[in-house]
Amino acid sequence: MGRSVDEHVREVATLVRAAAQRRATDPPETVAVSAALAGRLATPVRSRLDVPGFDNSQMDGFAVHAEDLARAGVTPVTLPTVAHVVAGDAVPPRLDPGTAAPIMTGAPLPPGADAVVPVERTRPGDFGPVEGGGLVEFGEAVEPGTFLRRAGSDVEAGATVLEAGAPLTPAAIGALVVSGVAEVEVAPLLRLAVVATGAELVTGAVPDSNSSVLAAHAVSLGLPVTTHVVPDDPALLRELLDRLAVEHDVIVTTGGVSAGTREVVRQVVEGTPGSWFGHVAVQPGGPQGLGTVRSGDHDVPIICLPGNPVSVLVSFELFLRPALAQAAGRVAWRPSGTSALAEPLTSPPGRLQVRRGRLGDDGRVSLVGEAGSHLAVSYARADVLVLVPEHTTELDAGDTVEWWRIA
Ligand SMILES: Nc1nc2c(c(=O)[nH]1)N[C@H]1C(S)=C(S)[C@@H](COP(=O)(O)OP(=O)(O)OC[C@H]3O[C@@H](n4cnc5c(N)ncnc54)[C@H](O)[C@@H]3O)O[C@H]1N2
Ligand code: MOO
Repeated sequence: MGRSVDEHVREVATLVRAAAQRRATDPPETVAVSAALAGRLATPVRSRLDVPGFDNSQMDGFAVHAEDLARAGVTPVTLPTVAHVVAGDAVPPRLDPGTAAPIMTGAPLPPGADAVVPVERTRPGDFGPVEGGGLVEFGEAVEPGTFLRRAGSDVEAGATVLEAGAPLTPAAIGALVVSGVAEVEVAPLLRLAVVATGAELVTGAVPDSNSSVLAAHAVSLGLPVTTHVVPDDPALLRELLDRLAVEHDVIVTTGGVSAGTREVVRQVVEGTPGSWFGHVAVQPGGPQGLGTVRSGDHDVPIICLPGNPVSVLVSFELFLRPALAQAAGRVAWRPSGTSALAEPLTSPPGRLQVRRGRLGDDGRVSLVGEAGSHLAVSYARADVLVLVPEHTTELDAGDTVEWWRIA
């Protein structure tokens, strides 16, 4: 039974989303902010501090009473300077009306001052003596509040920094640190198991590169992952799946799904509740399967990828990355674009063909390696996947193709 790429994307996403929702009902984990590098917040976080913590300057310039400069646009106003204030200083003494405080970006605003004028808008255009006692001329009026960063203008103490469900991005880590938060409650992460199947992996005739590829992808999304290898033995695979389902939320298998005599994944997973095995309209990565394994009160999804190394890489990009990235609180899409092809190509009818390519300095995309789904080394030399639409069978040099960046 055949299926479109979009339909399989949706089916995988539905299974992974359900697994993520179920996992999110497990008790949250308290982790140090510095270690909260993936996933989502389980509970809202409130700021312990005003951010910024004090009124400060947005520019290197002069803190003033705006009122003193009210007529500066008509007649330039000259004010005596007081001592410089730099970032890291304690809050300086009150600024007397009729004086200006040389102040650096991030330095605490002297009480009483209500605006900062950048140094380049003053004359002579420098700060004068560090201890004060200089003169500075202003040629324009200034609105109160100009170039000030008020205490609490980013977030006030006690206010919500991030809501439950917010992804733990690098920016989120920064926001938590600046808000004085040391630990957060994180929703438990989706736990992946990767199961590579095939006698050739167990004997060592073929190195198990698929497990390493999928584990590396999981790690790069911040998701915990374990890897396992089984020979083409249905009883062993069944027993392994039962065991893995206890402490994993999604199981991904590779190999054993096509039409041979030893399709161990198909034998074991086909017929489980919700299972589907068939061809998706894509090359490579055509043979795909889905199924479930029961664990206690719920079903753990099994996503069955074909064994060929390039098929695994492409299947991950098409079907797994979007769903797993969403669960991990990471950006789900790859940068993409369109470019002219540097060379002609042919493509099978009725299937999205995914070729490997490189974007040249001239903006054109050239192909890397042939279409074969065993060409894992040439995949690693590519920096884009080239997507040839389902109904396109030939393209010429200069024709436009869509690409997704993979490196
Ligand atoms: N008669 C048909 N034969 C095949 C079809 C078909 O439709 N009819 N589809 C072909 C396509 S397309 C693919 S893709 C593969 C999928 O096969 P399997 O998922 O059953 O994968 P295996 O046969 O187990 O392995 C295929 C290939 O990949 C190597 N492999 C497997 N696991 C790993 C691993 N963990 N690391 C590295 N390499 C691995 C394995 O040694 C084989 O060379 O079926 C085609 N055949
Ligand atoms: O569709 Mo298979 O995944 O070409 O190699």
